[in-house]
Amino acid sequence: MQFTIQATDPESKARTGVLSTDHGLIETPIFMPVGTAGTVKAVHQRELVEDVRAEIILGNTYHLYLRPGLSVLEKAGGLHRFNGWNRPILTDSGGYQVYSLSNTRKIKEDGVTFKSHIDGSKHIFTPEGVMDIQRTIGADIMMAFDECTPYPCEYGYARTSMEMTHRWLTRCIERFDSTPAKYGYQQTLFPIVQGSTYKDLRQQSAEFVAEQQREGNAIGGLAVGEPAEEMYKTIELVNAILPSDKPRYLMGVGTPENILEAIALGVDMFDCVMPTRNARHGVLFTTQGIINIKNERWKDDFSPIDEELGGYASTFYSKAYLRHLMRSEEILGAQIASLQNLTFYLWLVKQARQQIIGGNFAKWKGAMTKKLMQRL
Ligand SMILES: Nc1nc2c(CCc3ccccc3)c3nc[nH]c3cc2c(=O)[nH]1
Repeated sequence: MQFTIQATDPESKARTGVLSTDHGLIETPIFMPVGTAGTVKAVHQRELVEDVRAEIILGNTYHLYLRPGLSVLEKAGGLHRFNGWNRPILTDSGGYQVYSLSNTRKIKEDGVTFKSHIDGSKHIFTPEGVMDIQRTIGADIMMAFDECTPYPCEYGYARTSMEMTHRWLTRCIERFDSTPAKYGYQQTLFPIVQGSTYKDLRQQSAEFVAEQQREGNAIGGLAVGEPAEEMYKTIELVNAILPSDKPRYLMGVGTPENILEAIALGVDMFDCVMPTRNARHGVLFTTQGIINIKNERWKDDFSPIDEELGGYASTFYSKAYLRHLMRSEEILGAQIASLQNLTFYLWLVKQARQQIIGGNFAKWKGAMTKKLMQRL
């Protein structure tokens, strides 16, 4: 996997680049729609490609391992063949999902035991095991097995957890480097920086991760409820240590404001459940600001959802109609709202790329953030 930087912003750490994988090219900065059970909720593949203009999507090791399970995925020839997405896929290693979904997890040196949130069956995720699972899913980019510490987190716990994450990373690398890709195309492994919000731990973790010299690096342990200022300080600190010629992936972030700020700090890749989760509650991100479509004020507003955004759903359907669908709890409402928010997030990072190339990203960021975050 190759990463080529194309343009850098003179007044910030922002940069544009191209990530080339065996399933095609990804232009960065990029937003990656999150799928769970092998689909981005309520969105067709054609819509992801043609309307959202998604270049890479995220799969979910925890979910896919439990359902449909590895034998189905293996017989299908991997997730790309199973869900028909023939562009790049990134999968998380499952540790975070166990932490956020299964309340019966136990963390030991060997790995994490948990009960399935679906049928209560017992399982264990180990560094070696989740490498084999991601090999079977066939993700182009696989994530190392880590522990994402909660916020706030005691210094002592953050340190012992980080040290275990580093031992798990070593085990992931050994397993990854000694097992072949299963479906004929290359896969790559990204390590993950932890250390909660402690300066010294974050420096240690960033140095340990940088030493592994992998093809890309991720910043974990954020977007777990910490204040935005803590997030930005941590990103700045870590990005000063991670190699600048490799892509930096900030896991789980965030609002449009968070994303523009993180791009200015040198982040290249983002994922967040916010666009699809907010959509299902009627909260829309638009080029004019944030709309709660269930609000009375849209009752007889027959203007398009987001004229300026372009894309099918945003221009074909009116605000009044989408409000009606959401209030009637029609599935079509969730589909249109998800399409709106995902198309917006891809539009936002595309605008950022153009501004970086134009050399005025830093100036543009401030005004754009103010406009996009206003509540209409
Ligand atoms: N492995 C890992 N994942 C995280 C995610 C899920 C991102 C994800 C990737 C791929 C698919 C779904 C979700 C986080 N989401 C918010 N904060 C997060 C932190 C971490 C983290 O520290 N480690």
